[in-house]
Amino acid sequence: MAVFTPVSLEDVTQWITQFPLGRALELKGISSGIENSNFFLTTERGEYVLTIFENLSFDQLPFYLNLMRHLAERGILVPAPVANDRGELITALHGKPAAIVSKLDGRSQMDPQPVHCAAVGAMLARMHLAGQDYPLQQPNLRGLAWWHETTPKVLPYIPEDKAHLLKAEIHYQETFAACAHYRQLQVGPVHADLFRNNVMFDGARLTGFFDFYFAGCDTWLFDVAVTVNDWCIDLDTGVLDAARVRALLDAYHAVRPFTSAEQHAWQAMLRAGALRFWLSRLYDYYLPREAEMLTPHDPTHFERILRERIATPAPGLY
Ligand SMILES: Nc1ncnc2c1ncn2[C@@H]1O[C@H](COP(=O)(O)OP(=O)(O)O)[C@@H](O)[C@H]1O
Ligand SMILES: N[C@@H](CCOP(=O)(O)O)C(=O)O
Repeated sequence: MAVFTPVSLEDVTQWITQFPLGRALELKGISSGIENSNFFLTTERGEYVLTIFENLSFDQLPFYLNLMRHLAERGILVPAPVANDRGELITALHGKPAAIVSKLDGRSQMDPQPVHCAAVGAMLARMHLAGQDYPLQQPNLRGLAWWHETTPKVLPYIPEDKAHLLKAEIHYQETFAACAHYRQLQVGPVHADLFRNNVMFDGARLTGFFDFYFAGCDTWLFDVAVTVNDWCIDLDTGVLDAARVRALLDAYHAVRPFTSAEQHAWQAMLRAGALRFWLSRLYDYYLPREAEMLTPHDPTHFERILRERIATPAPGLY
């Protein structure tokens, strides 16, 4: 899987003349995507990734593509979008929105060690700082409002003990979002899905963050929690690995020091990060989109992480 919209080299030959990339030489479908149709595109100027967006519309895309451009211009390692001769980053191809971005070197590191976690922490902090003057606004579309809207949709499908946990956690998170510490947290553009499969490494060298299509404006700490909940855990149990947690948090803190409000909010935020993905996985599992072709991710993985974050005191942020 999954190229949903087939595209041939002939299809892009004329289309690409609007970009300053020279002639298209090679186009290869990428099988691992689950959301969009992605292709490695080689042109006379170099290697790129062509994405045809299957679900996001022309109206929704500018926030994400401009954010990537903003970050790339400030030295953050993310794919840089290529504008066409009218200055547009999003252009129709086969009637769907499409974009070309620079190709990152390397591959995903699915068995991260402290050295990888440190690189992720430092780049995440740099990314948060670089996003401070990003002018476009969009809330995290998978934030508290979405949790509220989605919980009643999944409740009828899940057994009583899970329903109880879900309702209790939503209530806890509402109270948390209204507290004084939460209101002091720094907010800005966040990636919001910085899992192992959305970062490239060449050996121990981080070569980039990608897949910004869940990005939005939210607390920086939420981004840290989502990242720690994936990079720094034992995948079988969800238990945090002390060495990887320390490496990621210390590297982040060295670039953008955590505040005392963030320290107070940390455990609740780790819970929020787990709840967000438990809920989206429950939703995708019980209410798959029409024509969904993929096996949904396992919701119990994040239920386990949530229970673990509730039960075990969080390691200090600094
Ligand atoms: N800018 C990029 N540079 C290098 N590889 C990329 C880039 N963007 C995507 N890829 C490759 O394409 C795959 C699918 O991309 P992804 O954004 O995860 O797709 P989807 O959103 O459809 O799930 C990634 O796992 C990665 O191998
Ligand atoms: N990371 C999320 C799902 C989003 O998928 P992605 O491949 O686009 O990152 C999860 O694991 O539930």
